[in-house]
Amino acid sequence: MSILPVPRVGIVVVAAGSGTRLGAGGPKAFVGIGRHSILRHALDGVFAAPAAQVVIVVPEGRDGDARTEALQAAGDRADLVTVVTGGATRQQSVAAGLAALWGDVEVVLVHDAARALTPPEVFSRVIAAIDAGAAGAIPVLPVIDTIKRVTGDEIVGVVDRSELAAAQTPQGFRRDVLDAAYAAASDDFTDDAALVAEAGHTVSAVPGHPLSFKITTAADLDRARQLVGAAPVATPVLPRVGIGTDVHAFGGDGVLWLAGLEWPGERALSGHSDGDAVAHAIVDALLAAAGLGDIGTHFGTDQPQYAGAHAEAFLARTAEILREEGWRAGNVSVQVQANRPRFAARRVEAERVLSDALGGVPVSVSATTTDGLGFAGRTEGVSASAVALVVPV
Ligand SMILES: Nc1ccn([C@@H]2O[C@H](COP(=O)(O)OP(=O)(O)OP(=O)(O)O)[C@@H](O)[C@H]2O)c(=O)n1
Ligand SMILES: C[C@](O)(CO)[C@H](O)COP(=O)(O)O
Repeated sequence: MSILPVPRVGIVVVAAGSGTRLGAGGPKAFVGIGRHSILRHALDGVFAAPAAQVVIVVPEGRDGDARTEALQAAGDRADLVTVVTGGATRQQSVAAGLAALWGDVEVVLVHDAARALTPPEVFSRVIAAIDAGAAGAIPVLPVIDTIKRVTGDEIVGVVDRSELAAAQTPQGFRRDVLDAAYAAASDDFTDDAALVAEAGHTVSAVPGHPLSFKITTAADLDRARQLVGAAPVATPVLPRVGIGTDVHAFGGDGVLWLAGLEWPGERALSGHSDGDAVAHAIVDALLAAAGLGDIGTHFGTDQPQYAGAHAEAFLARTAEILREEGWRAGNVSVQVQANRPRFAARRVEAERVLSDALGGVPVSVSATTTDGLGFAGRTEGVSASAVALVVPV
């Protein structure tokens, strides 16, 4: 009796979608179903499969979050995890995942994180079909509703549903077949089987599962939450904190601007903008909390509008970026380390100006000297550190 070698399976989990139809105010994969995110539920199913590598494709800036989720799901198989950034379409995200697969992976399963409750048996069915010789295999469910052809508001025909099936994931393929299909693809398709069929291969159907439904709308999310025994609550993800630090040297032109205030008679700080280390530390803390990069990501020195700009411009735009990405700031605490200026008399004024610039977010300002130590102690410059809390909206 000959024993066939087991092919090495790589699973690409696409989780980089924005979830527009869900409308949860942030990337869908990080929305909660009970105590865990959609991504974490999906990964629990993925790690129940015999994977040699798991590539997780996530929105830009969410690599750290995804890695945390993956390491919890992976247990002692953490070395299998690769996290990469996705693209504007599902197809581009899959391509990014394929590019990160190790050379020895022979069979690839592409799975939507949005199909978070897919049972392990579906992965087994797809892998078994490839093992049995199929170039590709996807899980499908029969279409149970009567399907009509409609033009405008008029029913113009009936579609024979016996020849229809609803496609699910994971969709599995021989690696050489999928790589070649992606390399040749010119159109954008909503699933991988369509690319592989376009490349001339036959794709097999295996039975799908009702629990593999895709979480697309709010009703799908409620259903998923009921299935895992979680109440359908509206606060799915935890608040997050971030930290930011900035340093500027004295020696700029004109008068000092710090903590959003003008300080007549004090030496100016140098910098592309006004050198306001307090405002910049707050920007970094807020962006870090929301996982949206840092000040350099959004306010590069190549942007002329920020040359000489004051705190208000930076903070107002940061609040706007947070809103656009589904976050709002809870509060900010910032500490200045400097010999000069002396903050005591203007601390409350600084808090009000910074808070107003952020649209009313509470800002606490404290200040300290460094007992003559370091650059701040030698009055060569100013350092500021901030922490911020953001909450999903
Ligand atoms: N640019 C994209 C778009 C989608 N996906 C992933 O592909 C799967 C199926 O996409 P779907 O849930 O239909 O798309 P979303 O873009 O997340 O949602 P919507 O179309 O409502 O914006 C999801 O796991 C999603 O994260 C992806 O990785 N990259
Ligand atoms: C692969 C897929 O899940 C097939 O059902 C696909 O992502 C569906 O995306 P759609 O845009 O919601 O059809």
